[in-house]
Amino acid sequence: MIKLADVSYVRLGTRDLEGATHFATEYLGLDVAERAKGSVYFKSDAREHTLCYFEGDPGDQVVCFEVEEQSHLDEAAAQLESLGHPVRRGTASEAALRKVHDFIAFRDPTGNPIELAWRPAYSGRRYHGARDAGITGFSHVGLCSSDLARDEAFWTKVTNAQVSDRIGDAPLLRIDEVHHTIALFPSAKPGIQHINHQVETGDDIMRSHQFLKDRQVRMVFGPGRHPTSSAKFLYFEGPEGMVFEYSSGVREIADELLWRERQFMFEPKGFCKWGAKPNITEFNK
Ligand SMILES: CC(C)c1ccc(C(=O)O)c(O)c1O
Ligand SMILES: [Fe+2]
Repeated sequence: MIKLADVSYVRLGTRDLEGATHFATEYLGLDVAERAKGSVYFKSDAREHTLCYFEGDPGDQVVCFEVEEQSHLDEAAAQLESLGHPVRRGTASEAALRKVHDFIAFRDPTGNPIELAWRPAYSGRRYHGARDAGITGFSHVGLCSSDLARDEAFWTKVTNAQVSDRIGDAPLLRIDEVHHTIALFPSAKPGIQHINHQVETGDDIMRSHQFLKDRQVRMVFGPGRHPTSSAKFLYFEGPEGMVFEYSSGVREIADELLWRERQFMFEPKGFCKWGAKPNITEFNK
């Protein structure tokens, strides 16, 4: 079993690195950690980076999870290969680009590019967003799934992920006490469905709603409150259609033994208890 310790970073290709950088700093509220040739790294918490935009195809979207031991990479590679998922070991220069000591890359059953990294760098410099969005850190990803049952089985049997709740057949998966770190979302094609940053308070959500609306950023869902994690939320569209979520007050599952996964309906009331209706492509099919 592959033990995922945390979600580490996402890497997103972009045709407009300057535009993406402007959005990430001035709108989303991230902090530039480093500008390199053809890529820009962003901080959202104590880590050296949690997002990297690189010049390339916007369809290139990678999620990385941290593992605790280097040996876990070898064990994970052997297990994944035995299950028919080809694994590539990152080269030293690729690891340096990702600011990690070592990593492997593979695809989940839907075809989402996933990396597992050992020793991602933490920063000596404190995160402070260019815009005060109240961000406390990068927290979870929504991953597209072309077969929810198959992908739930992959994440829960091959890794330590566990189902916290389900909306329809879409599971919210935890790897630690946080309600979810991976949200599977039905979709015909692979990709990151959304990128979540936690913010300090509900006021931060409402302030950002006003701020982003004033600047004609497309609102996708919310402000609202998830019945599942109990978090207040706002989803909006970033560069090349990527959806970003702010949420505040995500539930923690302190006592695993007392928690039973719950079933919510795959309709607006399963996603928001305030009555907000999503404007998310996958809902409108
Ligand atoms: C819209 C999606 C997949 C979703 C549903 C529920 C929560 C939550 O309980 O916090 C999310 O964060 C989501 O992104
Ligand atoms: Fe989310």
